[in-house]
Amino acid sequence: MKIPVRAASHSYDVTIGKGILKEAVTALNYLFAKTDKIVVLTDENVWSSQQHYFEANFPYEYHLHVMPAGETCKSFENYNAVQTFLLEQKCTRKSLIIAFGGGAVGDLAGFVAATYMRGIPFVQVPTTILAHDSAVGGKTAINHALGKNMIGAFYQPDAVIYDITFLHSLSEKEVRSGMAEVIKHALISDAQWVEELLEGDFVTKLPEETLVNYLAHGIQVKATIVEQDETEQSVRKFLNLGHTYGHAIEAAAGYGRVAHGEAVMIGLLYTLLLSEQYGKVNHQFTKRFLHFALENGYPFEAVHDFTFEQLTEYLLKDKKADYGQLQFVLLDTIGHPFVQKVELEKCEQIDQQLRALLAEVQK
Ligand SMILES: NC(=O)c1ccc[n+]([C@@H]2O[C@H](COP(=O)([O-])OP(=O)(O)OC[C@H]3O[C@@H](n4cnc5c(N)ncnc54)[C@H](O)[C@@H]3O)[C@@H](O)[C@H]2O)c1
Ligand SMILES: O=C(O)C(=O)C[C@@H](O)[C@H](O)[C@H](O)COP(=O)(O)O
Ligand SMILES: [Zn+2]
Repeated sequence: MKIPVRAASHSYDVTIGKGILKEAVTALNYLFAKTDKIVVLTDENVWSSQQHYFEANFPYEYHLHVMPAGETCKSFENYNAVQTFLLEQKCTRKSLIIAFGGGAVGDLAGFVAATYMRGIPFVQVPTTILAHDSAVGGKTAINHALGKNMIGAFYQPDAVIYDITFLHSLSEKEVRSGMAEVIKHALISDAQWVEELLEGDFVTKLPEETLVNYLAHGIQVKATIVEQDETEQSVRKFLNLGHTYGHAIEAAAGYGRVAHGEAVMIGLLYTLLLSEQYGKVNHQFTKRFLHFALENGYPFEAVHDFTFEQLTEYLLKDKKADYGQLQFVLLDTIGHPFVQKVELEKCEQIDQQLRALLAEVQK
């Protein structure tokens, strides 16, 4: 299946399916034919679990660079190491990067591609559930000790090849993490889809066909939004639902300790509590959502590792903040997001409510 992404700066297709790598790469021969070198950027875990399948199905010669696994690869040090590798391999403006991995590899590789010689082509070959989100839409970045994704660029890939075969070696934790972004895509777009998710199988036990449908649905939701607003001036902010509080948890924990999607799930609960006050979301729904999340093993205990004061430092660095005023994406009703300015006092009140609700359901 192909899902077109017609972003203002660049159009491309997401090809999604099982066992499609070879065919999809071959179909991109117009792109590969004009490159002088292909560099595959991946991480240790991806390469150790998927090297065999990749080698058997990637029909071109390439230079391989294996990076430290996970969020560590989104560091300044690793960014520098990868740029050094490209220079040592004598890559030129005609060279092409393949981002082979999860969102961490994709964000890093995209930022490298955006900045090497002021921009070279790159293709996303995502290997996680979460990457149905990260591989699409052109947000690329590395982290800074003071905040998540602080250094980056909007830079679209030339293609996304999403071969579901890669998902089979994911741990339950990573499946759970990735499903948080699927749930986010449902919450901002489609109340009926949310019902289906809440009433359905455990997120780690979804039948493959259902999972692929959900991933394609999520990509379609994201593509539609990115087509209207590539650089997050307006509706793209909706894709950030749950991320203001989620990123604060993720950054405060130290990158990689709480998985991105796990932190987003905590942020989604926080968002629902705020949406009760500014929108029409009812508390019964919020409680139902929390029960669903706890049954599915999302680690809400991470909240207790931090005080609100510790999180504040990161909340205030959220990229949506406007002249120091925090802006949250909230839901009016399920499926209907809007952006709302929220005072810090209110944020603290909701933080206390979240802790009280966790204490209530966990006692
Ligand atoms: N650019 C965007 O729009 C966007 C959207 C969402 C998230 N993100 C970013 O994406 C990152 C999270 O992405 P992620 O959850 O994919 O994390 P990740 O890339 O860190 O992957 C998670 C873990 O799974 C391993 N892994 C990846 N694929 C595997 C496979 N097929 N089999 C076995 N292990 C595998 C990785 O090595 C890592 O240890 C965060 O940095 C987040 O900020 C970006
Ligand atoms: O594509 C977007 O826009 C998103 O916000 C998607 C998010 O899931 C993703 O985590 C993104 O990297 C967050 O961006 P940031 O600007 O808040 O760092
Ligand atoms: Zn995210």
